[in-house]
Amino acid sequence: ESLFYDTFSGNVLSNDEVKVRIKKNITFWCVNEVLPCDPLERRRVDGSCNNLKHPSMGTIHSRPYRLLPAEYDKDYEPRKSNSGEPLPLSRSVRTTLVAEGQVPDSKFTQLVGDFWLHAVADVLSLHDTVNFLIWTTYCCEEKGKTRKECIPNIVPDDDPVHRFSSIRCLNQTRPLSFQSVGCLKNDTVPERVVTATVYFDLSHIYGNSLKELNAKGRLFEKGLLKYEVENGKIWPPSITIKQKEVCLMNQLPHETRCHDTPNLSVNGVVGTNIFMIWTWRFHNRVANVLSKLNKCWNDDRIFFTARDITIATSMQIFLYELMPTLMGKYNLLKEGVILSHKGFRDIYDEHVLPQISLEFPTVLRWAHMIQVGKQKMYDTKGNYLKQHQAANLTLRTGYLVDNIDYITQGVFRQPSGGFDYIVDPDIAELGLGDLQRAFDLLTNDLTKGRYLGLPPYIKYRQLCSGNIYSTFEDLLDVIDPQRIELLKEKYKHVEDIDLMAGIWLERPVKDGFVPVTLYCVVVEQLRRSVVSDRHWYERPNRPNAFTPEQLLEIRKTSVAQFLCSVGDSVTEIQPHAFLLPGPGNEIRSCSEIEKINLEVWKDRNCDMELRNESNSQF
Ligand code: HEM
Ligand SMILES: [Ca+2]
Repeated sequence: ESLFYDTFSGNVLSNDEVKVRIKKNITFWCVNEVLPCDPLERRRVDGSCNNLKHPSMGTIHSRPYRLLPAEYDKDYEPRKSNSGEPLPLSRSVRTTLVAEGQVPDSKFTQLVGDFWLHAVADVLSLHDTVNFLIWTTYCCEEKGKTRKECIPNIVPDDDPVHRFSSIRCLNQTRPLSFQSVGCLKNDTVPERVVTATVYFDLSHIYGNSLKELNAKGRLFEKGLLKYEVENGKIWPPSITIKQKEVCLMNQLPHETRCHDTPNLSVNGVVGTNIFMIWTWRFHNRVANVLSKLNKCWNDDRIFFTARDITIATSMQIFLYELMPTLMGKYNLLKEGVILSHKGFRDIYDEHVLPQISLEFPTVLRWAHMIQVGKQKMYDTKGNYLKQHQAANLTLRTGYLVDNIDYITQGVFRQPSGGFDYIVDPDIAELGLGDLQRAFDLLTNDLTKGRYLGLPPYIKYRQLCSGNIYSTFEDLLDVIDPQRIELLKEKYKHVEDIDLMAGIWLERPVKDGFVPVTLYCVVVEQLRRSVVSDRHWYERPNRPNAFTPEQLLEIRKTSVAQFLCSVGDSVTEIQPHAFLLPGPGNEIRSCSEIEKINLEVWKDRNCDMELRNESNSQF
């Protein structure tokens, strides 16, 4: 018999309380049904029963926590500036603080942004984007002027780009909250709804519920995910009829492919789309090996073991390869985010609730600054072939059918966008290609923080460094003087500065490459994610834990090895594929890149059974 929980509080609801919610037609957002927990079962697809005391925590439609209390003006509108005036226009802050240009990075490859987004897409909430793209498209029209759900960005007349156009408005919608979807009264502090399981459990690949996974993902044979073959390659299952609603940018009639997987959001940004395809194949490769190794395992056991290995592999690359590359290995060791040895760790604490901070996805939007505008494509010998605007590849899975080989060669050869306070004009003026008339991703990023009620930047500085900031000059510990000048141009008081604005201009953390406050927020989240996940892959005593030998194999993973095994036409690559190829990191044959050996998943019991079977037969 399942129990019903309130999504916001995580508390059990009585039958009467459930009935009220059914009557109001708000069960989708406000009620979670959870089947009874078994402490020994594997990680559930929907994230329930991870925390046995709070079984519904961590599932979709749960609530983020705030690193700092919300600060709103009256009626929960964005806070005002210190002088009582509204904060300066987001678009004008963006164009003043962040220059547009295309300077390639000298260290990192595009894989950095692509994998980063792939890893965090697991816990992001895309409903607000769907909202302004599909549900609420009128915010820059007359009708939008009076609508509460509309928060379009005004473009000032002296805008450096749009003074030459008639565009004075950029579409945006207010973030959905427990209040706006009807779970909480409107006179309470708006809290965002999270629409992904909060664990790093590849929920964007496997789905947020068993129902989705079973309907769209599983083949129910030998632990495999459903697949199709096109152009001699393996693809996730596809839809044709509904594709107009998902793969909005497919150029028909030629481009028709569109993933019909448990979570349709994987048809989005091109970098995550390719990782989705590779992860899908990776699962099936693992499942194929497991089913050959262990003839006595049924579909279910192979499937969930393959999923467990796939999740662990992805996390191993994220925490032990990408994060140290960006944030400094020593820093992360010191902060307790990663381990110095290859064994187990058990820092699980059931008192730490599994949640994502509101600030985590917000600060990660900084990565839009390092997104390249041009997706460059190469042949397998590294000869440049062509390029395409990345902004015009979002929601366009069909383009990949003929081009994924060339794009793949590009992601480990083309430099990332520079880590240099400069944004690519395609990101800052185009963003979503033909899907919007004009769009500035960074302006949206800044505005979003205001409507989420984030307190001033300096409060986050204080949280992270312990210092008090009362003048602009106090910020010299993290921002260069010439950039403080820019802040002064837009903000009258140091307290006015938005979190996103501060992060755009910060110096990188010592021994790393990301802004100090981003570092601080991300480290806090990663630690919490490990501590609050009972099924974390490095735990020796979780249900169906890896053996020490199996964990050692997971530790051998690298993004280079991942591409060698499932990337399109990858036969050679540099070992540190987040870094550009060059002396010490030369492109070499995949046979020279360390591989995972799945032999250690061989189940001796199967041999016994086989022998028994033969005994009984003869
Ligand atoms: C061509 C590349 C990209 C495009 C077109 C794109 C587009 C978008 C859009 C439209 C939004 C929502 C904006 C809004 O709320 O108004 C968004 C949010 C976001 N993006 Fe990107 N993005 C790209 C690359 C990246 C990369 C490389 C990262 C790496 C971490 C990233 C991280 C995020 C995050 C963390 C959010 C916030 C999600 C949330 O609120 O839960 N994006 N992006
Ligand atoms: Ca997840």
